[in-house]
Amino acid sequence: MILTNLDRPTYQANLAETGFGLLPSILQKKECQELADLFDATELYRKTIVMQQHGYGSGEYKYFSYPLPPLVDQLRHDLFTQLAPVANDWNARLGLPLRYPDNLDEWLETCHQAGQNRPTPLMLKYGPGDWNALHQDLYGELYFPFQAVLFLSQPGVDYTGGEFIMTEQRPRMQSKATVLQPHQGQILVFTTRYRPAKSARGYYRTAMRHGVSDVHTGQRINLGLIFHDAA
Ligand SMILES: O=C(O)CCC(=O)C(=O)O
Ligand SMILES: [Fe+2]
Repeated sequence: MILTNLDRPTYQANLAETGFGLLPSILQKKECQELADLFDATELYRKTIVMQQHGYGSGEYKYFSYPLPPLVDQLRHDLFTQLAPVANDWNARLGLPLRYPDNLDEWLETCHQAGQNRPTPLMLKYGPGDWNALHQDLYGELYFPFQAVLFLSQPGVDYTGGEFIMTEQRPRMQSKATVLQPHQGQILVFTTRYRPAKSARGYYRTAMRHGVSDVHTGQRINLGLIFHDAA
């Protein structure tokens, strides 16, 4: 397992309070480079999306086919095992009945039986002027409440601009935005859909969206890990 040293209580508290958690750098520069180089290995992908053609922003992303490259598959499994207990805690607080197994294969089997059987891990590439509109990555009825992004390029060196943005839509109030610029090798875990916010009467859900601001110069490549498959 790659992710053995995570301080679970700390990131669990961060996740619940903010809807996201930035993990320490886990990947070396060389591993980031190797993963970024996968972008051009066309045989690895089932689908390419040119974002401007769909109104999603500007840039390109590609969904991997199964079998996933070994490192991508391992990271997806390890992160899922770490996050499943946190997901179950959230669902309990929010009064949602669904519970997740701590083994990704078991959860994917549930997705596949519900007709969500296409892989969702993806590589994204942005050049100057590219950006990603605020969105949620939902691909059917079943979803896992967290997803992750691996930052494969170094801000300030490989690119400028291109900050990661999250918004939290507070019920009956204006939205809050958070801007992050993680460095190369970091993994950002964030909520796919809602975060449990505390009120005097218990927990309620606030919807969160994520996106990327304009890249000014250079090239920004990221790996997105989504744990539910797509219909
Ligand atoms: O490029 C990014 O940092 C955002 C990627 C994204 O939207 C995703 O992985 O779901
Ligand atoms: Fe996304």
